[in-house]
Amino acid sequence: MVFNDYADSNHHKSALIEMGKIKFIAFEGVAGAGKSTQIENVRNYLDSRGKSCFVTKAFEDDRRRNTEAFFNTLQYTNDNAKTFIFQALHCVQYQEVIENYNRFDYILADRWRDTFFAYHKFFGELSTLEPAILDVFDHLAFRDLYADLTFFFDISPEVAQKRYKQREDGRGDMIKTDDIAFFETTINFYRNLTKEKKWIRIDCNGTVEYVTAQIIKEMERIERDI
Ligand SMILES: Nc1ncnc2c1ncn2[C@@H]1O[C@H](COP(=O)(O)OP(=O)(O)OP(=O)(O)O)[C@@H](O)[C@H]1O
Ligand SMILES: Cc1cn([C@H]2C[C@H](O)[C@@H](COP(=O)(O)O)O2)c(=O)[nH]c1=O
Repeated sequence: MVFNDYADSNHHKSALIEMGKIKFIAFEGVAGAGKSTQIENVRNYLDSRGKSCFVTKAFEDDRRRNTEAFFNTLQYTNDNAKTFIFQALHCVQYQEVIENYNRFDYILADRWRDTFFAYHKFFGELSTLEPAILDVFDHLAFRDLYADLTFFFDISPEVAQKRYKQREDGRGDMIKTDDIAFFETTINFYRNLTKEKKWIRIDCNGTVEYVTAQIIKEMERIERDI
């Protein structure tokens, strides 16, 4: 059986993979790695095969704009305030996935529960506290819902930083773009997690088409295998 190779198997054995089907795919990786771009391409690919997709995004589009605006109106903020707000966004993500789970063939998540650890295990006040506190936050938001399959978008810190800087689309981004250490730390966290959880690594340094081809090849291979 192959299900342990793809699900977040340290915690969870995906019931769907046991039944021979992938339904819930998460896309994780540092800011600028290309997750949004690729999710759109995967959605088009599935659409062309007559499969419906529900896309859930932790922190994009209106949610991103409104969250940024909200931060700006607060006048005062600190790391914990930001954490609560991001986990509120993740609670919403959980809720919308639950509600749409049976209505679509696939759920595509632009970030899922490990994003919380990527951002809060090494940065901010939570990183200095008892690690179990992070688990509590994680479970409050995501309960027991794990992806069947997670793609890790691996990229060199310099390329991610360059793409992130280039995007300059007025999103009011919160990362200091001259801070290469942020990109390095986050990418290394994901690289270690990928080995531990046997996620699928995608090399995202190349062109959009090259990255899409890898993802589709892996999806087809895994669906053939299970
Ligand atoms: N393979 C690629 N080659 C060159 N540029 C790319 C590639 N993939 C994405 N980009 C560009 O890099 C920028 C970041 O891509 P995208 O928004 O998809 O990343 P992301 O991982 O979703 O980022 P974030 O987590 O910050 O939302 C965009 O301007 C996008 O057009
Ligand atoms: C989802 C999420 C985001 N953040 C913070 C960390 C960075 O400052 C930005 C980057 O978000 P992006 O989607 O990668 O561009 O948002 C956070 O602190 N916690 C989160 O869960």
